[in-house]
Amino acid sequence: MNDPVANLRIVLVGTQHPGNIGSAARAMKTMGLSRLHLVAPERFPDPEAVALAAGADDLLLAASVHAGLVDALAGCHRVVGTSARRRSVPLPELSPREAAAELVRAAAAGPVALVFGRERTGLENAELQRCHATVTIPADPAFSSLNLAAAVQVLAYELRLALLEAGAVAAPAPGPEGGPPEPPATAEELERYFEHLAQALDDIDFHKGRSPDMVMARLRRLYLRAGLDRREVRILRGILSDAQRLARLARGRDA
Ligand SMILES: C[S@@+](CC[C@H](N)C(=O)[O-])C[C@H]1O[C@@H](n2cnc3c(N)ncnc32)[C@H](O)[C@@H]1O
Repeated sequence: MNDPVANLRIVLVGTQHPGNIGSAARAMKTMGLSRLHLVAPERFPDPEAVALAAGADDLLLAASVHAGLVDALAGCHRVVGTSARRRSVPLPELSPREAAAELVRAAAAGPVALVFGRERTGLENAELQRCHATVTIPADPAFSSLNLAAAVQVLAYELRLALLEAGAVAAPAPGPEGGPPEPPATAEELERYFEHLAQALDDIDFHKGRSPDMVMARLRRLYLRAGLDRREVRILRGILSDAQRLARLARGRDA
């Protein structure tokens, strides 16, 4: 199966707190990952896992539970182990970004795994020796051990970025402000805007007998600095038209 997302396994080894399994499932789901593998969890299934999954319980239901790491890695042709500290096992050490890029690349060809260790003791050396490389999140060296689910979140995010970069998942749809950029306003459009602005300031009696030239020069400089696009000019002209209409109404009432 060559769906890179389906080929990405998150493997949690010997997890002690079921809440961490739930939080890890939630972390995975927010990043579009779904394949959770559990190796000898101390308590699973467990209501605490469901509670902390907060809606990602479908991942818990679908999770594969294995007696040993070898079973969880069956079929995987690339395995990266995570560690909060440098280990004596001589393996290539990757940054989170490198590890994610490598796993996503390899996932195009078949199953791959990112392996997380126990809360108290991490992965054993024998388990790390089943990995092609290790990855350490470059946290503060004085306090480098993240909570297990937090580490899953950070690395799942890196996997998400790598999947987006590879075009393996769709980029988020543009929001209401998205879409193609509006072209910049032309010099003619800006001139018509400045004429409209001068007229509107007159209509609302902004100048009160003073010379409008200085104010207009400053306002020109302000608007030119903003680099307005066409839509912004249309909005500003709409505001001016409304101000002029209200000024006319007010004059009508006063007359
Ligand atoms: C609380 S940590 C285990 C700490 C353990 N004392 C150790 O030194 O490995 C639990 C798991 O979270 C992951 N983890 C925590 N901090 C990490 C970091 N800075 N980089 C990579 N993984 C980390 C690893 O999978 C680790 O086995």
